[in-house]
This record gives sequence, C-alpha cells and structure tokens, in this order.
Amino acid sequence: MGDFHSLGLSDWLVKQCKQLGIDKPTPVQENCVPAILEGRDCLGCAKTGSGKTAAFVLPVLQKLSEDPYGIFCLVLTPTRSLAYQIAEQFRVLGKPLGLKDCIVVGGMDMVTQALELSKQPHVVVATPGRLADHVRSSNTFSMRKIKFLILDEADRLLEQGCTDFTKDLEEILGTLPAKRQTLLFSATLTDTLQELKSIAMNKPFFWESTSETRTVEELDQRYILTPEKVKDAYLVHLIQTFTDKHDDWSIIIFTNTCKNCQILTMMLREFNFPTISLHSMMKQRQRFANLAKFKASVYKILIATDVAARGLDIPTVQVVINHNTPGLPKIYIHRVGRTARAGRNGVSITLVTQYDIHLVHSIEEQTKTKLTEYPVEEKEVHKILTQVNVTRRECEIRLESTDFDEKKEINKRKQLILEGKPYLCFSVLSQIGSQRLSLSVKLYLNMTEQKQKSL
Ligand SMILES: Nc1ncnc2c1ncn2[C@@H]1O[C@H](COP(=O)(O)OP(=O)(O)OP(=O)(O)O)[C@@H](O)[C@H]1O
Repeated sequence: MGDFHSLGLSDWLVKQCKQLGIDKPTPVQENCVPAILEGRDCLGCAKTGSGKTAAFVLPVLQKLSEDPYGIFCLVLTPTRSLAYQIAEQFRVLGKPLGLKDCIVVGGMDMVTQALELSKQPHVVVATPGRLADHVRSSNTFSMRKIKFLILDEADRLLEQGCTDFTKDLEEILGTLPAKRQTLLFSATLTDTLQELKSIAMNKPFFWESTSETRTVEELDQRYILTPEKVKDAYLVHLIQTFTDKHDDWSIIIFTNTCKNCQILTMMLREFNFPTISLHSMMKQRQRFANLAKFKASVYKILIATDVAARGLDIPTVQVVINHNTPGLPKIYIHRVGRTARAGRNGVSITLVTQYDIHLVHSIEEQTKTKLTEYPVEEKEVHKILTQVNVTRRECEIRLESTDFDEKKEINKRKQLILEGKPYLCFSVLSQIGSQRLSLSVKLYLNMTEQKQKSL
C-alpha cells in the first residue's frame, strides 16, 4: 500500500491527514483518489467504515486549492445528520484553505441558508429536498460553474423508495453544468448504478472492493431466535450483560417505526439504562442534540429508526442490535456497518422471530456471511419476562395519552400537502377534523387558488 503522496496529493493535505491519524490510504482511497485527480467520473463501492468520505473529500480539496472559487463542489446525501458529518470532514481537512462550506438541509432556517448560499461557499452539502426548494425559490446563487457533483449513499438517492428523491434530483441537475465530474459512492450499489456505469460519459472509473463478503471481517454477526413476545426481555437482558461486562461501551438499537423507537426508549429508561432516541418524528434540533449527546457518551444507548442506518461514523459504537430483522439485506448491511469501522472490532445481534427466518437467509446470501447464534442464558431472560412486558405495556399506555399519534398524522399530512396531493390530503384530513387541520386545508386551498390566478 502506498502513501497519500504517491496518490498525487499535496504536502499540506498529507500533513492534514496525518494530524487526524489518517496515515495510510484505505483501498477505496488508494484506487479512487488518483482517478478523480485525473479528472474522471467515479463510482466507488466499498464496505461500511472503509473511508469513502475521505476518498472524495481529499481530491476535491486538492483541486480546489489549485483553483479556488465558489460554488466549486456540491455533495448530495440522503439524511441531514450525514450532511453535517460530511461537511465536518471537509472543514477539518480543508482548514488550511480557509474552506467555506454551507449545509442545506430540511428542518433548519431557510432564510439563513439562502444567505449563506449567496455568499458563494466553496462546498455545499445538502439533502435533495431542501436544496431543490432553494433552486425553485431563489435566484441569489448559481451552481452553473461547479466542478464536482458528489452523490454519497448514491443507491439510496437514486432508488425510488419511501422517500423518492427523483423529482428533486432532476430539478437540481437542471441547474448544474454538463461539464463536471460526477462521483458516486456507497457500500451497496444497485443494478441502476451498474447500468449507469455502462452508459456514463467521461470514461467513468468504477471501483468495487474485491472481497467476497459484503460486511467487514472485524464484525462478529450474531442472531437470537425469539418469539415476538420475548424480544424485549432479550433486549433488556443483553443490555444488562453489556453493562455488567464493559465500562466503555455504546450500543445502537435499530427498530422499524418511530413509535416503537419511542416506546423502547421509555422502557429502557424505566430500567435505568442511559437511553436516547433518533427518529424522523423528532424536530431537527432535537435530533442533532440527541446525536451529540450519544457521540459524547452522555447516553450510551441510541435507539433509532433507519434514519440513522447509513453513514453515521461514531467510533465508540461496539454493538448494533437489530430489534427487528431488516426486510432488505441492503438495510442490514448499512445498519450493522455502524460498528466495526476503520479496522475496529464490533458485534451485531439480530433478534429474529420464526416469521423472519427467510429474511436472515437472504441477508446471508447477499452478505456471503453466515450469522451465528448468540448464546444467552434463557433462564435469566425468563426471570425478567413479566416485568419487562408489564413495563412495556405501561409505556405504551403513557405514550397513548400524549399527542404522539396525532403529531404523526400531522407530519404525514404536511408531507402530502408539500407533495401537492390534495384529494389524498382531504381524505386524511376529513377523518380528524380538528381546527389545526382545517387551517392547513385552507392554507393549501389558498396556495392553489393563488397558483391558478397567477396562471
Ligand atoms: N486512511 C484512513 N486510515 C485510518 N482511518 C481512516 C482513513 N480514512 C478514513 N478513516 C476514518 O474511518 C472512519 C470511517 O470513514 P467513513 O465514514 O468515510 O466510512 P464510509 O466508508 O463512508 O462508511 P459508510 O459506508 O458507513 O458511510 C472515519 O472515522 C474516518 O476518519
């Protein structure tokens, strides 16, 4: 393996890497950095935690230092917290350049963002929805001259999942110059990306790690077979065991819904475990605050939905627990990739019910790894079963007495209105009929009326 100099990077960047403990390039960096410096488009597929971020940040900074202007580079990423993490890497590595960056994500003040964009930052890191909003509503900034477009977690941005970025991406791409370098990175590349490889212009460089397995060797992948009703008792038992055995530990628990995330957080707190949550029903500021507290080890347990499955880089995470078995192997790969990063060891434990066994088989098939059973003293689990289930029920009742479900409905409706789906909105709205709701109907009607008038 060479060093960063031999990849074509300048002294100041190599020095900057050293200061951060980045001495030797990882394979994805070793292969992609020279191709990007040559001016080629690049598709990089490498395992979680293998340093893909620096693989694009370093060559962009090198090129920026040769011809500095703004806006030089646009990075798009599917989640808000990931946008902050990427911007941080640019800021730290690009410090000697006096790098100016701008983060454009939903849930934050649009006016402040517009002002920052108008100051022509070198690098813009954005989630597609909010950047498309700015493109539609503002003419105070231009991306006509950007040199680099980067899609991080590219498969997620391009797939048509529950959050479909297609429309926003089209809008953004329309404002970019055709002559640019396009870089796509992910730990999981889909067929669409494989197709893209064959049709892309600009002689794209494609790099995929040659390893047979899709997860890292340092990750010990386990499962526990459990009936649905005993799952929470296993969870409490596992956490208790980790607490007893390790001083310096932190755990991410993934679950399938925001509500479940909330209930599990309340339940684990009842057992005095330092727990905090992260899901899309929380306000953006609260999400950042919780993530910061988890990173700082103020709370050792983070319960999250898949909003935290991709990209988050928190070195202290030693254990990932899947409270539900992910329906897609790809989601499993990203979730368990929150531990065992950058050569460290880690454990993942997936709670599997009898109905999920086929999901485990397809995970094993895709990752080319066999999950092994995690040994548990069942007697100990059964001792706490009743107490855990009663506590969970109490938490469910407590949550039902709050406006959690109502908030969820309001969020859903806001989304429908933003997407311009009036009929659907009406049918959802008419079921509830509170004052706040009729207000949002009026607002929507007003907006469409004005739109029609202006037409
Ligand atoms: N050459 C290197 N040597 C040592 N550590 C590195 C090197 N390059 C990056 N790192 C560190 O490795 C960690 C993981 O990097 P990064 O977040 O870029 O992974 P990733 O490949 O993007 O993972 P994911 O697919 O989960 O997003 C970071 O903390 C980063 O600082």
